[in-house]
Amino acid sequence: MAPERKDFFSNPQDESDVMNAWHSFLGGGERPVDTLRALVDASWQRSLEARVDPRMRSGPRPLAEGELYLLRERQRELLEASAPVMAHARDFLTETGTLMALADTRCTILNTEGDLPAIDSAETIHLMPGATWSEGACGTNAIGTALAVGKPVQIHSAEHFCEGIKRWTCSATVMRHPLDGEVVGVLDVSGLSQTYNRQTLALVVTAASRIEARLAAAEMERRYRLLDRAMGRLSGGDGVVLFDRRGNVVRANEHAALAIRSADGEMELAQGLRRVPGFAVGQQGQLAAGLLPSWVKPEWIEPLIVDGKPLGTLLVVPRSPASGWRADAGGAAVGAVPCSGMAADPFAAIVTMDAGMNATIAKARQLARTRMPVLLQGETGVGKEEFARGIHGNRGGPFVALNCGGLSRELLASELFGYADGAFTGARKGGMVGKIEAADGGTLFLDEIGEMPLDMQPNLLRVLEQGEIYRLGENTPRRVNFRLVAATHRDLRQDIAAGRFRMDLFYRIAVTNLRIPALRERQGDVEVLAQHFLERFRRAQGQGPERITPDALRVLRSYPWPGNVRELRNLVEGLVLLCEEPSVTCAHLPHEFQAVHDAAQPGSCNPSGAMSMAEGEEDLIRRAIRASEGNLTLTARKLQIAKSTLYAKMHRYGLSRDDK
Ligand SMILES: Nc1ncnc2c1ncn2[C@@H]1O[C@H](COP(=O)(O)OP(=O)(O)OP(=O)(O)O)[C@@H](O)[C@H]1O
Repeated sequence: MAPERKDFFSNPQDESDVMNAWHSFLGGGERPVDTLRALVDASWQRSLEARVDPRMRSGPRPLAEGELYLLRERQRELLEASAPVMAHARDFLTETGTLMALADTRCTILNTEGDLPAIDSAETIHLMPGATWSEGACGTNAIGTALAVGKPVQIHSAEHFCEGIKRWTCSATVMRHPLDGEVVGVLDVSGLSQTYNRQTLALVVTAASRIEARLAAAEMERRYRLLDRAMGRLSGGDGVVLFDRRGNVVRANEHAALAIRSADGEMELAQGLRRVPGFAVGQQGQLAAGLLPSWVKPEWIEPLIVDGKPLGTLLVVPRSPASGWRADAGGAAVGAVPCSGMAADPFAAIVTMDAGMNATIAKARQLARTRMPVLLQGETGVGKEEFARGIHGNRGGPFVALNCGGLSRELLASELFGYADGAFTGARKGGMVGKIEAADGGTLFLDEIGEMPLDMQPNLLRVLEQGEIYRLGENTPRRVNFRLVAATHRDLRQDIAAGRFRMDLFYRIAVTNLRIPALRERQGDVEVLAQHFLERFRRAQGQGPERITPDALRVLRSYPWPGNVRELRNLVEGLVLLCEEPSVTCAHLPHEFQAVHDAAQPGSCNPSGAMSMAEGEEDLIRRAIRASEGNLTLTARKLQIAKSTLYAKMHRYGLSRDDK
């Protein structure tokens, strides 16, 4: 043990020997083994193998602001556990010429605190939040080397691999997870060479163990809540295994072993620490795709989320009603009645046969298992709300929708946040619960989020970050816990660039996003949806045509559908009411389809025989402007698209309100 311990510390008196050793090492010569620590020698070797350029003047460029924001979000637990330690560093490292840096398991710095001039100097070598100090990125350095060897190290001046860092002295250690000992991050104290102090390493190790202790306390609390939440499920008749967030088996009930065997599966159920790859959940509760054992069906997995935080997962292998344990290989037929305990498919309302849409639904299904905020992007009427409902799924709790467009700012604020009794003239007696509060325990769907006034956005951001809401006119916060699904037809990145949307809110709501294709981009969907709505409205009305002729379908397929599925649904609903014949023909279609019909006739100027989508759309908009006599609000309403979409399309086709 003794030589190893000695290896922790640098020896500043050997400085010039180490410098000579470095020159000799780079020149391919011998290194004086008696002055160069074995730990440093091995690290230089790794740096060389990783092709790190020894002439580098600094660490690599830090991450962009947005990426760092997301990284810090993912590392929230570590940041929370280290907050008091970092606050102490701010107070106690002042005027010491040193700073404390907290890094993740990739050695990317999440936070620095300490002496301000030291922080400034550190930035000149990119020792700052967002920069990665792994050995592979910038050679031997305390952060990277501590991670590589998994123990505390000091790296002083010439011991650094890169020339530009040799003015620095650094002490770092890894921090480990209290349950399974896995490394969770690195803590470092750095300063210019003259600040070297052998005790700095002790300071770092003590501070790191304080962080580990806080991680342990938080983990115990989570485990307690996990068991509390899952206890009822473990006592049922199904085979149930409870995993913590890291994929460790926490508990299995008495049916679990038999149930798993009946499903041709295998799992080591010894209680205690047994990690099963595939059951570790991400920061937002999602399971990593492709890692689950192949015998596990996705519908057997239940994420356990408490107060918006993923605590673990339940694997519930259900008991088949007839034959004991289910081991059915075929799966349920589409549309089959779900067996008890298994809810209906929350995405069943979305009718499609397009491959792109099906891929989007598959991604939405995965996201539905998590509590991650989702941003849905797509034109008006493509089905964003249907997706939001699917993502809300069967998890219970309310689904509350609010469209942020088309409301005055005052109305939007009171709808969203609610208000106190007597908050303003005309306020309802007793106050009003806002949509955010109403969504507590469930899902809040904010449609047209891009229309939210810029100065209201920080209020929403605060709710999302702190899980607290203040009703208008109240100064006592109320706790809320909901999942956010937001939707927009706009390009929010462009809105950020134009100063219309806040970047911090964007990163909060767009943790994951789904683009829902426009109807005209989907293969076969016009036909399938037209038939679907025809059936549905015929059944509801008890009358109406039974089919649509191939000619009429061809016209429908060629039409650009600016109002997407909603427009198609409205059209079919109208046809069911108005068409008295058994088949819908081209003659029954409204006049705006006429241009498409005429262009689709043989001999038209378009050699393909059909008007292109863009031509059809341009023509349609032009005619809608004409019919509205240049009133664009009316035009947008007629086309069933948002006014901003209308402007964008008019811009694309070079149309103006005078194009009548
Ligand atoms: N794939 C689909 N299958 C069946 N019905 C659909 C489908 N997509 C949309 N719909 C129906 O079309 C209508 C419009 O859909 P929805 O309200 O979800 O669109 P949206 O994208 O949220 O629109 P907006 O942005 O204008 O609010 C709804 O009646 C919805 O049920």
